[in-house]
Amino acid sequence: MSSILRRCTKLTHSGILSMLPGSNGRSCALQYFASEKRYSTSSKIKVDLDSNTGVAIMQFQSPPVNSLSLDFLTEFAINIEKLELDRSCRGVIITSALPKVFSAGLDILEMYQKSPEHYVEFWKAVQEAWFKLYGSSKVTIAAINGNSPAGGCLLAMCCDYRIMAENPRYSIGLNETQLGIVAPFWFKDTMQNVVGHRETEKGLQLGKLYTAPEALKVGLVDELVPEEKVVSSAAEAMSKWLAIPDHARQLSKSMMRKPTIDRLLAAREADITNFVSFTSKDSIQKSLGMYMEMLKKRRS
Ligand SMILES: CC/C=C\C/C=C\C/C=C\C=C\CC(=O)SCCNC(=O)CCNC(=O)[C@H](O)C(C)(C)COP(=O)(O)OP(=O)(O)OC[C@H]1O[C@@H](n2cnc3c(N)ncnc32)[C@H](O)[C@@H]1OP(=O)(O)O
Repeated sequence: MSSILRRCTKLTHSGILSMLPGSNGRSCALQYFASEKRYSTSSKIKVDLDSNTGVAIMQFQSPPVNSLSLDFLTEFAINIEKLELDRSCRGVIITSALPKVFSAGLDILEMYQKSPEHYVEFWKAVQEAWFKLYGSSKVTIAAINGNSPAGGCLLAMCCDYRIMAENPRYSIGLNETQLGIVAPFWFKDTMQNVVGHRETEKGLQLGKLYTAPEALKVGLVDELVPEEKVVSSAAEAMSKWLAIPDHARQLSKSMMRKPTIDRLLAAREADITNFVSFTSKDSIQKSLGMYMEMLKKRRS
């Protein structure tokens, strides 16, 4: 990994990168990884695995805002599973290829005016993505290079370490109550495991979207760095995590996360039933419809 950084630094200093269109530290890291094995190319997510370092970089590339649709979540879970089974992969960096947004969270259209059967399928995909990422034995680092509300924040919180662009206009948090919906207990558990009980209680009730500096202050993210350095800083952090013997780190991770995972495993079906009946309520559909309208108005 340090070879990646040395190479990035060399290129930046030599000015070669500045000759590339749209070049910056972020693209340096991406270009380096891109020169390695293209692991998978699906329409919404790109994964490159560096066979020398064992580090995969997963880039979300689903315009306009990387919302977590059924297709996106399915691709995501497949990719994480594939990397999990690959013994040559030791770590995964998750980031966005789109400007200004890491992920807008769950795709609201998947929860709006659809059939109960669709809600079941969608919620299973949300659960599956969480099981795969939260339960991953690899080192996972979120390189948060844009806004990351709700489900986007959940994905980031599932990772072992979070680095966010220090842009104060970017925010992150579980803002579900602002949409008139309630984050399920395992979203809450995941947040509580990151920032503790009190901050989760405030954050969840208020549907708080933390600015990048606020997120650092409460421990929702671990580091803020200039936007162009988010991915190279993630690579740097990764090298520290990979210096620990895998078996010891993996057992420690599993020891910390198993109770949270077991809790959803035990309530998987009930959680789906809850989601379907909650989402199908007229009042919830009305709230979601109004929220989508608000998003559109804000745009115009
Ligand atoms: C008792 C309990 C039992 C069970 C549990 C039950 C229920 C729990 C249920 C659900 C949990 C949900 C968690 C979620 O993730 S909900 C999603 C929350 N997401 C948001 O609130 C983000 C909304 N989006 C934004 O704030 C912004 O789009 C942005 C900051 C991410 C990006 O801003 P931009 O200015 O760059 O882009 P926009 O112009 O706003 O958007 C472009 C385009 O994209 C559409 N869009 C945005 N976000 C979403 C989304 N999450 N899903 C679908 N579509 C989205 C937006 O409307 C624009 O569309 P148009 O181009 O206008 O058509």
